[in-house]
Amino acid sequence: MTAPAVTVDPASASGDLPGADAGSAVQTRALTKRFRSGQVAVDGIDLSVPRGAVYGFLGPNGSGKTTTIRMVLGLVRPTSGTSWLLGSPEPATVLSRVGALVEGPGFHPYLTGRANLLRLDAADATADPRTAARRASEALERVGLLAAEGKPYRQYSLGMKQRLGLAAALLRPRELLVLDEPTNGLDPQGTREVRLLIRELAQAGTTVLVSSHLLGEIEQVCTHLGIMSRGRLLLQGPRSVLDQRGVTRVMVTVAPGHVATAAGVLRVLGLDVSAEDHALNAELGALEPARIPAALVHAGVDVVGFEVRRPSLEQVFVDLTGEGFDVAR
Ligand SMILES: Nc1ncnc2c1ncn2[C@@H]1O[C@H](COP(=O)(O)OP(=O)(O)OP(=O)(O)O)[C@@H](O)[C@H]1O
Repeated sequence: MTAPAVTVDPASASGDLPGADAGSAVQTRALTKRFRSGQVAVDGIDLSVPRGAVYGFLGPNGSGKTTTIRMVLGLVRPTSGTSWLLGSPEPATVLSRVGALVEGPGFHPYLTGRANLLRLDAADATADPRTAARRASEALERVGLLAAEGKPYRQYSLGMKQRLGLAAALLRPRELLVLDEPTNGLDPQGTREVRLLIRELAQAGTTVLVSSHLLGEIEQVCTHLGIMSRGRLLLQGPRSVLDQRGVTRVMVTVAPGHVATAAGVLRVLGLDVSAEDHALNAELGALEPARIPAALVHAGVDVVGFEVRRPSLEQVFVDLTGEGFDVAR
């Protein structure tokens, strides 16, 4: 079952967009890729990555994220539809302002990590060769690879290769970073470092488009989300859109003897409460959560615990698709 696409971004929801929206770092219009095998990997998607956003591009393995990213960067030709990168319909003209980590960057197996970076930088006509050594050192340090900079690439672990790919994307200041599954092959510590790096880069003004098939991993650093399933963009918009799509619950624990009073207070606030032992549980609805403890304390209830449980991304995905978050095909 495929749920209808839900788009909350007014720019991409508008019927006929004449060109690029100036506020978008990446934008696509009905972007579609049908492979020769007949497989429709990307099915008419309208992506909208606002400038300054950390856009989490999420979806199970095989949902079409990499193919979308490759089309946006001009590495794969779309079957139909249009895309704009930093406002340009010609990705090649703006690529020097974009750092990309996509599958299989062209690293040389017998060169060291550092030599590989310098080789890439030398091939970039817009990079200043006089500052190459310093920039390479800074990039290697940023991704935690300085200690292994002298090892040949073929001896790198998957995580080290991934870090070198990130370093290559960071060789120059970029307006936009496109990171396809940057945490692939990284251990939990490496994953945390990538999250931190994304946060730092975003704070410095870089727009980040980051894909992941692991929902929880990237979700926490994103300001915006786009959720893919079977080639379609099911949902996109600011992070807060999730809270509107699922059910938020409140859990209140009170001291013994206070349950009946607490339940009465919650009912007056309009909540449909269920109680078990000393815990009360209700759907939050449109109520401002802070009103709950305030009202309870005002009524003399001894509140032991108060928790707002927002819907998880996984739950929203399951609600939207009727499917689990695993490989679809
Ligand atoms: N060159 C190709 N020829 C035929 N089919 C392809 C090709 N590349 C990808 N596909 C198919 O297109 C679909 C989408 O693949 P894609 O790599 O874009 O997904 P993804 O969301 O990036 O997955 P992952 O998280 O595993 O990287 C998959 O079913 C895949 O098998």
